[in-house]
Amino acid sequence: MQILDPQEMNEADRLAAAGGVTTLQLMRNAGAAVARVAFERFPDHSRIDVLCGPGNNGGDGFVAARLLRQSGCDVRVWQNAPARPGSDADQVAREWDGDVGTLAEFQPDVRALVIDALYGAGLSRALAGDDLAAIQRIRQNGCRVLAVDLPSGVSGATGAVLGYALKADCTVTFFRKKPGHLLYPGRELCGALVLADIGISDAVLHLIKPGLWENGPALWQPHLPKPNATAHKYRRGHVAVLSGGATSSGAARLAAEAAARAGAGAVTVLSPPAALLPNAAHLTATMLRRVEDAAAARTFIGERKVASVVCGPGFGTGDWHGSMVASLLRVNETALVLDADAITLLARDPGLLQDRPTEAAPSIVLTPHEGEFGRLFPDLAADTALSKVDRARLAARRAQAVVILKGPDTVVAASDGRAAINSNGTVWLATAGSGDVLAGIVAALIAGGMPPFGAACAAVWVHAEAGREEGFGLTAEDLPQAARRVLARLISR
Ligand SMILES: NC(=O)C1=CN([C@@H]2O[C@H](COP(=O)(O)OP(=O)(O)OC[C@H]3O[C@@H](n4cnc5c(N)ncnc54)[C@H](OP(=O)(O)O)[C@@H]3O)[C@@H](O)[C@H]2O)[C@H](O)CC1
Ligand SMILES: [K+]
Repeated sequence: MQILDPQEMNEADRLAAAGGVTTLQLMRNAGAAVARVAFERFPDHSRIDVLCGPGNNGGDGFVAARLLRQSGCDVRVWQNAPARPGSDADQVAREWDGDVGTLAEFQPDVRALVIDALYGAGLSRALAGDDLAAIQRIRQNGCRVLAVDLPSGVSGATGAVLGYALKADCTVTFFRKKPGHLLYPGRELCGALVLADIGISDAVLHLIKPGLWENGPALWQPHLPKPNATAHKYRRGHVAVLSGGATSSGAARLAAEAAARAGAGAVTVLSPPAALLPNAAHLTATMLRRVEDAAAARTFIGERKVASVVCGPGFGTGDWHGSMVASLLRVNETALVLDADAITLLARDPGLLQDRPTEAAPSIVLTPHEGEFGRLFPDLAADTALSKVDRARLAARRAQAVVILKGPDTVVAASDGRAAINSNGTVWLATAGSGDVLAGIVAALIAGGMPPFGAACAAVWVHAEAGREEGFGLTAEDLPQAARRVLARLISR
């Protein structure tokens, strides 16, 4: 499903209004959705404190307050500043027939539900004064909180906290999710997220053309590689994985195993002479090839029609490894998945990425975690105004690559601006070797014919789903088989 940034959401409102649904009606629908969720999710709370800000977020709060009172709840409204005269929020505030206390007077009661309608998409600076004090009182008191659109203090555009923010049990948002609902820390502060229909037609999306999605099968499932009955193993894609030295060859084997389990027809580990023995001792279905230097690797890749190469897991960062990466960047028609040590090598010599001949260059997928990203793109990492999506997009454009910026809220970005935020991650994936498996899955899906952005999105989702299914105590060795099961289900659907 598409995700809208605050500007695109404003555009959706404007287009809806042009189509005949007034902004006042949208506000009434939004407030009604909040009241409905309060009833459904917090049935034991007959006392409700609604905190209203000066903008439309506060307007939604006034609508909800009136409906909840009409339904028999004991509702009190607290306001920090009046709505602008003549605005929609002013109109619905006038329809509220109860008292309005000042936010400074508000004392949270742990038995009451707090509806947070202070600030939503229009938050423009850090909370201060009475707002900050009220939010601190609520957090100390431990009341249940239902947030309207966003917990106050969370940026809808980036998920960042501007100074201090409320932590909600549940957040109701409207029409489409915003980046701040899926990017940390906002994601955690939202609690359970409810998406409400407020009467905006999906047709407006054809005009807005948002380039950001929540990652999920709808985005790429039709493009998953599905071999036909006569497919030769090389047609199903040949993946090569470069091994590191004798004592660090396990990471390459994990990536190779993952590529095989993710459907690659053939997988070859390309091993420096020193690591041949440990690789030979462990590999069975995966082929093994000795490569002394970059020229040997390139010859093999060309002759054996390798469709994608994984380089980086446990690879090494010496001169030999640097010349291998430099050489791979000049191989045509073979996609490269560059992870771990390969990213360190690129960071050491940024010219490698920038100077490559674009017309003949291979498709590249970079898979940095935040630390590696900071080494490769230090200026983007240091710019605190950028969201994780912005950083991944800018990096993808600069590198002319697909960037998988890993973390609990992994972002995948393409050089043309398309991006997806992953939301099915699990804490159990933060384990040694997990990234090696991801790199192998990406390579297998590209080798099977998926375009790199779709392959990267699919691999990230499948990898996370595999992690969820394995759960507690998983090790990276468990992930390839679990990923195979996830992919098998998706392909047979
Ligand atoms: N289609 C929809 O999704 C709809 C959403 N609705 C709701 O509208 C809000 C967005 O409303 P908006 O009026 O744009 O913004 P807010 O209500 O969030 O806040 C704007 C006002 O708050 C002031 N502000 C911002 N930050 C602070 C702060 N830290 N301290 C004090 N005051 C602050 C801001 O002042 P400025 O000086 O920055 O102008 C504004 O006065 C959305 O979240 C939904 O809840 C519609 O109801 C229906 C359609
Ligand atoms: K809010």
